[in-house]
Amino acid sequence: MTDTIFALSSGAPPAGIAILRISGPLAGTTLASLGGPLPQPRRASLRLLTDPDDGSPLDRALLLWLPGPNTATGEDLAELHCHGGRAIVRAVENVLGRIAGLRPAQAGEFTRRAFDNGRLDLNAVEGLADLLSAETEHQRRAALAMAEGHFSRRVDRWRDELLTLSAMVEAALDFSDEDDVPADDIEARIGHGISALASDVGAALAAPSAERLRDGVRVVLAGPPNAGKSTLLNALVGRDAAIVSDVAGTTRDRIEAPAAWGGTPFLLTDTAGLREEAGDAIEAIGIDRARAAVDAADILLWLGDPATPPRADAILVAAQCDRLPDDGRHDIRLSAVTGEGMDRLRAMLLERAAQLLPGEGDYALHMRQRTHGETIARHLASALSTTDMLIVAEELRGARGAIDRLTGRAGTEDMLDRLFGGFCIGK
Ligand SMILES: Nc1nc2c(c(=O)[nH]1)N(C=O)[C@@H](CNc1ccc(C(=O)N[C@@H](CCC(=O)O)C(=O)O)cc1)CN2
Ligand SMILES: Nc1nc2c(ncn2[C@@H]2O[C@H](COP(=O)(O)OP(=O)(O)OP(=O)(O)O)[C@@H](O)[C@H]2O)c(=O)[nH]1
Repeated sequence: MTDTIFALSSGAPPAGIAILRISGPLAGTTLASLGGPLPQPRRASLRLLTDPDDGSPLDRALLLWLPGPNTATGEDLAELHCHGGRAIVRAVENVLGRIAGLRPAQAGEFTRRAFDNGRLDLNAVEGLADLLSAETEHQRRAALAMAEGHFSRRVDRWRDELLTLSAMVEAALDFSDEDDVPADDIEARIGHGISALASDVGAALAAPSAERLRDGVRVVLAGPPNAGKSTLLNALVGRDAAIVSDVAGTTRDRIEAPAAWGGTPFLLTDTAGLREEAGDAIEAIGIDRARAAVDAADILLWLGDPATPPRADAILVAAQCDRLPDDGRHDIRLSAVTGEGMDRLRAMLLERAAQLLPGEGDYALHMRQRTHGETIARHLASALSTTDMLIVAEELRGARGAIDRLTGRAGTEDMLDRLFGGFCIGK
């Protein structure tokens, strides 16, 4: 029989309330042995919890009885909403640990059970992990879309469609044995089906990158020494992340500072001032790194000569406008010292970032998902490039294999262990 597991699922005590969850076949009998007759399913009930060994009171708590399989884990589930004191949590955990067949849950084990019971696929589990670590509104919304199964349902449709197409290919292969039955018609329908599927896979793969959403949109500040890059970075993040001085060549390495405004995560990078003649070997390395950062930027703020930005898509910034003249060849003029133009710059950055990040209700894709998605797309493209139905059948099987790895239907055990082990205990 499956173990029944329990854990504190709310935050570390002391807290206002502590929620202990119990999942597995013994959840109901356990709940009854501490809190008396089972409450009606899904109805909160206030009870005195007692130690089943000696009847001594533990706490007055709100109980929930959630019989499976329609629960978060897919198993019978019970919840004890206790007062969140340390001694209470410890006493209740001790009582639960003494009950035969019960044991403390491992990290992520409730979610693992939800996955094993088909309540969540791997994509939804990843969404849940991102939801728990979300720090900005943007991250929260995209993670919720993934956790709610918006992507999972789309992938399930792909799998259904593939199964239908595979059956049609089998039929076409059977027809071709009988010379008098033309297989052209069914082959044309298979071709249409595969190309419709391929275009939906392609559209899904256009989703923004989850890594960018997690790490922030990379904004790089570049330009010659003393242009005011460090001052601007500090003003954007609201703290002294980079050293400011009037010595040219002060910033020698990249300085990265995370920031968020408008609910959007950014990773700002200050770079060494670009000049042909570096003062010394260290500055020269800094300049090489600055060039690499410029290439890797999602958004480049160029504080140098507007005639020669290192990238055509750079935002041309006229910095220090309180003391330097502006010839009107820039996209924006600002002063990090007086604050002039700073709101406009933030708005410009938000506007550019919006094109790189998922919109309202959209999900983002991790590298893992993208890789499997590209494999699916490759198999479909190969299937479309041939009229040999035996090869088409083989490619459709390949696409199905990639879908099963994408959803976690097929996968390596250690990958799952890593994923679930990354959750908290109690999740
Ligand atoms: N107290 C408490 N709050 C919590 C959770 C929990 O387990 N306990 N959750 C833990 O993750 C999250 C909610 N997640 C859930 C995920 C699935 C189901 C579920 O499968 N429900 C059934 C029945 C729904 C109903 O009563 O109408 C279903 O959808 O079939 C429930 C909660 C966040 N808040
Ligand atoms: N008045 C005024 N002074 C500024 C402004 N921005 C920067 N400065 C000054 O200009 C000098 C150089 O500024 P930094 O921010 O260190 O310039 P940087 O581009 O990071 O320079 P390097 O690290 O050498 O590449 C400092 O003395 C700043 O105080 C501004 O908007 N207005």
